[in-house]
Amino acid sequence: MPAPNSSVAAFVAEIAALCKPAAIHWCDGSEAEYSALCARLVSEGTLIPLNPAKRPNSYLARSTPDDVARLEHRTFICTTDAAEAGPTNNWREPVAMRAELNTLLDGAMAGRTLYVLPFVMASGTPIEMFGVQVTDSAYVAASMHIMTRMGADVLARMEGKPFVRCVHSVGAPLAQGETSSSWPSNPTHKYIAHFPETAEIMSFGSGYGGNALLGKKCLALRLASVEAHKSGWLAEHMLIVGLESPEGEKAYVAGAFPSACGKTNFAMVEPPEDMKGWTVSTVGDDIAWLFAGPRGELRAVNPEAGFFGVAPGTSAKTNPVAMDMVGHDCIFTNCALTEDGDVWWEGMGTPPDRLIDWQGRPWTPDAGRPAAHPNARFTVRATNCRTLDANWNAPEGVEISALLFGGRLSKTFPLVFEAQDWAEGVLWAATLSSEATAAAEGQADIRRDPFAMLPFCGYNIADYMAHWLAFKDKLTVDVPIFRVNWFRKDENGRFIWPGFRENTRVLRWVVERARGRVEARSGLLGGLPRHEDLVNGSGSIDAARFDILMASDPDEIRAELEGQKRHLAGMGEALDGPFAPSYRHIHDRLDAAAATRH
Ligand SMILES: Nc1nc2c(ncn2[C@@H]2O[C@H](COP(=O)(O)OP(=O)(O)OP(=O)(O)O)[C@@H](O)[C@H]2O)c(=O)[nH]1
Ligand SMILES: O=C([O-])CC(=O)C(=O)O
Ligand SMILES: [Mn+2]
Repeated sequence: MPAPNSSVAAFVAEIAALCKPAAIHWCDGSEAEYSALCARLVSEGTLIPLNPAKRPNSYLARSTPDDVARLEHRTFICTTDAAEAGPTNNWREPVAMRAELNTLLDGAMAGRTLYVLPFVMASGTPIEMFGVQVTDSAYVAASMHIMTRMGADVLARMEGKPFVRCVHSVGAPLAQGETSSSWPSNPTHKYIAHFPETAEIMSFGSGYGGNALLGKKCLALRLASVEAHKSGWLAEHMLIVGLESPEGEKAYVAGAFPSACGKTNFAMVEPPEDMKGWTVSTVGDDIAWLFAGPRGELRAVNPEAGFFGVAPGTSAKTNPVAMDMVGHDCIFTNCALTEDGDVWWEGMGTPPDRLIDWQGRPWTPDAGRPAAHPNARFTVRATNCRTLDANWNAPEGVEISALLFGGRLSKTFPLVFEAQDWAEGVLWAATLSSEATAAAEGQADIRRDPFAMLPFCGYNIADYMAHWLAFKDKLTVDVPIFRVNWFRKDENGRFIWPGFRENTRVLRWVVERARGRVEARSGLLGGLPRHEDLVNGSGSIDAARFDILMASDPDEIRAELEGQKRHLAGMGEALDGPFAPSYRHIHDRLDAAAATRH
């Protein structure tokens, strides 16, 4: 516990006076504390212990059906000036929003324990950020144990330093003698509110990870992006992965794909059989903080300490590293439960004859509904991952050789192409689009998701894009930018590219390009791999199918460019100027190709 006059103690006292919890627990971050939290959650029915012979020290949680994903329409950026939040965020005036939330928070923790979680993101790095989350959810406290570096040591280290005030309540006060439901949340009021001017986050009504683990999307992306804009770095929705050659040469790549588009899978991809001697290592699977290093090189750190990953689709075949990682010491949420006390989800393999589905109902393979929620998740410590990189914790971060941006697109976009230069790369990132995912509620079928940051950029997206364009000036070491797309489909609606471990070939090509060791042939969109360079004798995809995978239809591209321009216009006219030269280049390539064909 801090000295009673410290700003942390004052913050906790203020929130406790407002929320009126029955007890206050200062989290020390110990193993014993984690076990006690889990035991309490088992006794309250929130966690179901899994069969220890199958999955030691692991649990299943089931949320209510209305609390399964991030709530973008209830996520707010609260700034004095609405223009600061920009066209992509829901804006609220901070004084009015705080008043509204304070009314809801008054007595909101009655009958519950208020947990105090001192935590740090990107611990020990030059850009570390401290936070203190108070929460009335033991599930959130246990999850923060896994996902962040937190506890007594962090509290001691943050004394006298600025920290983000993070208030979270599930909004389900208990009357005298009333016991908690297994997934407390508020059915009518939900808010995820950010106050960048005062470094505060207030989250009410939801227990779901993306809404409730405030170190993650709320601090490490929304508030950190504001801080990064001010201080000359970048807070990004990116994985970080390392690739080491058989000769022991190593390079790291960071990549932004929208939610549920493959970051976790790519971050721990296992090289295919014929790539013997190549090693992939994992630094991060969701968030990267990027900054310029002393040599003008691009560096990255993963601010988190755990993985909160999508379970469905994960199998021994598609992601053996993740399957191994979630084999013990794991909290699962909204997966199905087997008769022998293990978890199951769609895509794991043949379903058992009988299951209990994610809502606790009996399920059989002919039920006509998924057994696990499509956004069912696992929560594990990074140290569970057998491919964890030796430098994952390094305070100086790792040097990034290339950047990737990729969405889930069934047409138009090839497996991979390299942007001509930084500005063109930023353009392809700014206009990134993807087909629907399950990680957010209520989104359109296809949406533009600039930098995979649409739901996470805490300030005006036009300023964010300008910040990206200008960031190049901090780098003297060139960092090429690539677009990737694992999800292109053929005329029968099947994925053309096998994906998963095969994606290692794309990673290798990207790294070789960054080193200037392999040629790219010029395509309409940018530099493309030659078939022989990508498959490298493996026969993973034949030349004819590869051509289909890599082809660009000029009419589709022209339509795409029109769509991009409409999207950019909707984000503020400041964008007309900076991208104009890149658009001229792309149109020139299209015109030249049309001229040679006629
Ligand atoms: N076809 C295909 N599917 C993939 C590939 N990589 C990942 N997926 C599927 O895409 C879904 C999401 O993958 P994740 O790796 O969890 O996505 P993510 O970007 O980490 O998601 P968030 O945690 O929501 O940010 C899963 O169902 C995967 O099975 C791939 O290369 N090909
Ligand atoms: O925040 C979440 O719900 C999980 C996540 O990683 C994302 O949606 O990108
Ligand atoms: Mn994510």
